[in-house]
Amino acid sequence: MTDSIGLYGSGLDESRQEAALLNGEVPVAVYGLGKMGLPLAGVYAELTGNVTGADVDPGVVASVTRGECHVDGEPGLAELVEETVGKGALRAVDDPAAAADGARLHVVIVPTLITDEGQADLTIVESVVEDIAAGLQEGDLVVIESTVPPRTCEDVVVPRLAAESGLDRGEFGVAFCPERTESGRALRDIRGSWPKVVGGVDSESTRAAALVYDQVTDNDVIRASDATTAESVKVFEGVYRDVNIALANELATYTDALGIDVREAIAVANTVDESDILRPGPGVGGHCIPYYPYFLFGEFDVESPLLRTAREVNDEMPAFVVGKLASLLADRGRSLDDATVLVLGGTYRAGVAETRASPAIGVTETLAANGAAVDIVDPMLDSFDEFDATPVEMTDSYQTAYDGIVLVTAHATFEAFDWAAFDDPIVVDTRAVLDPDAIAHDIYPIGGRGDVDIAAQTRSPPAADSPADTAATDGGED
Ligand SMILES: NC(=O)c1ccc[n+]([C@@H]2O[C@H](COP(=O)([O-])OP(=O)(O)OC[C@H]3O[C@@H](n4cnc5c(N)ncnc54)[C@H](O)[C@@H]3O)[C@@H](O)[C@H]2O)c1
Ligand SMILES: CC(=O)N[C@@H]1[C@@H](OP(=O)(O)OP(=O)(O)OC[C@H]2O[C@@H](n3ccc(=O)[nH]c3=O)[C@H](O)[C@@H]2O)O[C@H](CO)[C@@H](O)[C@@H]1O
Repeated sequence: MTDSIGLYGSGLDESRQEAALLNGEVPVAVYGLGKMGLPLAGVYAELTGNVTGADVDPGVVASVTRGECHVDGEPGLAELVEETVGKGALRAVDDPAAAADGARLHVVIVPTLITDEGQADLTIVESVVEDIAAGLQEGDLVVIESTVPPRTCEDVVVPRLAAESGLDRGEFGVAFCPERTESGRALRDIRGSWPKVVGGVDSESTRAAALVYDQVTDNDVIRASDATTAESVKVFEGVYRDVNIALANELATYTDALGIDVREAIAVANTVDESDILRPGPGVGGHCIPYYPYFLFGEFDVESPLLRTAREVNDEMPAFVVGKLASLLADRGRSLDDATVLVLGGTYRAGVAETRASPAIGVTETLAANGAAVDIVDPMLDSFDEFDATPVEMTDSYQTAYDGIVLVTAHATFEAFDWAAFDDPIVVDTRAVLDPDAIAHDIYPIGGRGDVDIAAQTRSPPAADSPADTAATDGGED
């Protein structure tokens, strides 16, 4: 094995550095082989032929070592993992420190969550940084792809690497290069759906990271002024989305008072470039969007009333949904405390088997707290421990007399749902996906149905990047 090459502070010319990256002379370690890490490790392995993936979950490591893909719903990923493991370009280990030993490019893509007190939880990132420090060599580059609060690279990563490795700042590089990737389209996004942002703790870190990502992405590479700016870019994308969804949700609560279809009004408002209002729903879940606001107002001494209020609006939506069902039941002389309710969908959005911060958790808890007997069905889930509800299968001969059915997550599999099997439930459709002409029950769509065909009423379809198109394609399926 020829001596490995470090990119940071390399005296080699850039074309030689690129060649070294592409021929495996820059061994790569990817820390975290989850929904984002496995696709990323696969792309790096395809590019460089020399990647060690590290994950603390032995099941994940065993699966990858067998050339198998434990991440569902990612087109092309199973084939990429099988191919790169099969040819020795990707291997997996369950000891991050072992992966760090010998690697010259370290890519961190482990979870960053929040504590119960509403602060960023960087314990996993810090643990990985310490593992990397044990194997850090002069000339190494450390890339953080995990979403972190601004200033993490400056105030946490660099000092810990220096302290634990014995190297001085300036002997190794650190850059933040955010994962702008959505579950369900990870390989496409990693390879270049959007420009890649890189920002280093010094100009040499930025240069080295830009050289790497110029090879990874087919899109542009935007060099931010520094790591903190790049960290802020990612968090700003997320908080923008949370505030925008909160606006859509608050507008949806005007539906009955105004007597209009709010989703229609939003779609038509979005025919001007200045408007790009997203879609109402039952709340905001996942381990990204609901958490990123805390990476600002939970970390810095700034009031941030807008971000806090947006969080409150979105977190209140499950209660709004249940309140709507309660009032519709009351119109029938019924009350929640003697009602049976079926919840359709437990994951935070359609097609993704993830329940973190899922609105369905709040919906089931609020229903149960009001005395309802709650069942839940989600074909993507095996475990329902986080829900205050009894899991049932779509194939079950359900009791057919549910008083209410709440559609929280619009999985494609629910298109086969046998609505005719049910006597006379009130249906609350939080995603406005149900067709009232095809289902003979009372349906209340949160925010209205959005029945407007803008394309049919415009002389030319909206410009490719207009909000109308963006809204239709933005952010995958809700
Ligand atoms: N999921 C998304 O849609 C998405 C999109 C963009 C960015 N992100 C960000 O990517 C990061 C990872 O998210 P994810 O969805 O891949 O998470 P995930 O939960 O799917 O996977 C995380 C993986 O990290 C492993 N892990 C935990 N501790 C570890 C350690 N000390 N060393 C090595 N591996 C460890 C876990 O075993 C797991 O396999 C997060 O910062 C998230 O904010 C996620
Ligand atoms: C900036 C951005 O685009 N970031 C995306 C986002 O992806 P995500 O997987 O977290 O999913 P979202 O689509 O953001 O949904 C979150 C929740 O909001 C609900 N929702 C959504 C749109 C809407 O109009 N109305 C809604 O109610 C939805 O049901 C769900 O509960 O974060 C990832 C990590 O940073 C990014 O990589 C990815 O690009």
